[in-house]
Amino acid sequence: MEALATAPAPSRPGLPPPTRRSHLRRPKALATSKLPRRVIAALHMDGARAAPLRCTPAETDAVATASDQTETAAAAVEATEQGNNGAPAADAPAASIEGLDGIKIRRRPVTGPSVHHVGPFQFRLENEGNTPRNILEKIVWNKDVEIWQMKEKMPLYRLKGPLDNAPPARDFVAALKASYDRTALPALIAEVKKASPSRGVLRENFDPVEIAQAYEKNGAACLSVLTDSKFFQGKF
Ligand SMILES: O=C(O)c1ccccc1NCC(=O)[C@H](O)[C@H](O)COP(=O)(O)O
Repeated sequence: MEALATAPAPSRPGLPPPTRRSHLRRPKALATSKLPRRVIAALHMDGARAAPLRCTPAETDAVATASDQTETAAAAVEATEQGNNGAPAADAPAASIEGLDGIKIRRRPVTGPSVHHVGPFQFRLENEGNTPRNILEKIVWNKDVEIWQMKEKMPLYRLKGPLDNAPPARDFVAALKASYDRTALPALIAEVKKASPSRGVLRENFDPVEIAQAYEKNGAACLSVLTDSKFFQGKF
């Protein structure tokens, strides 16, 4: 996500500790029940409570990283979708994170096919641990594989040089605060999204720059730009 207008960004070490009395809080008169859930989330963005759906380092480490396993995992995601035949998955440690709405997203490494067949009649048994239970798991598992593949192509140490020369990151929270200070209204995070899994293509002639500029012109404080290609038809 990207901040549109920002105050000068304080460097990380100088950032004040998160407080429970952020001035992003809505004025009392605003009924949050009338606001969309995502706008409410932005209003409450004060430190730890704003934690999005992220895994802990331990959970990330539970995911196999060897390059040959990347291939297996990529194939397994496909197999999961296609209900492929195959051997049972290796039993790897499972972890999960709780989504904002209480939906469990298991950070289960995808190491094998989603089904296998047993006995003389070849009964089809689902490898439960290798089958995404909901669309969020499917997205997260697929993203894990994509990230392994991207890291293989471009290891993090090779990004260091270009990152050192990149313009400084813009301060997302400062942009929200500045908007609130300016307008006394909830700051808006506007979403640039071509498609979604539930709604399909939202905009055929999708021009993200044009859309972003229209959002800015009409008062959005920040942008959320969907870059995932598989599920949201985005790109960098
Ligand atoms: O819309 C869907 O079908 C959908 C399915 C699965 C996960 C999310 C879905 N929609 C929500 C969005 O598209 C969010 O707006 C998107 O994840 C961006 O979120 P954020 O990074 O917090 O801006």
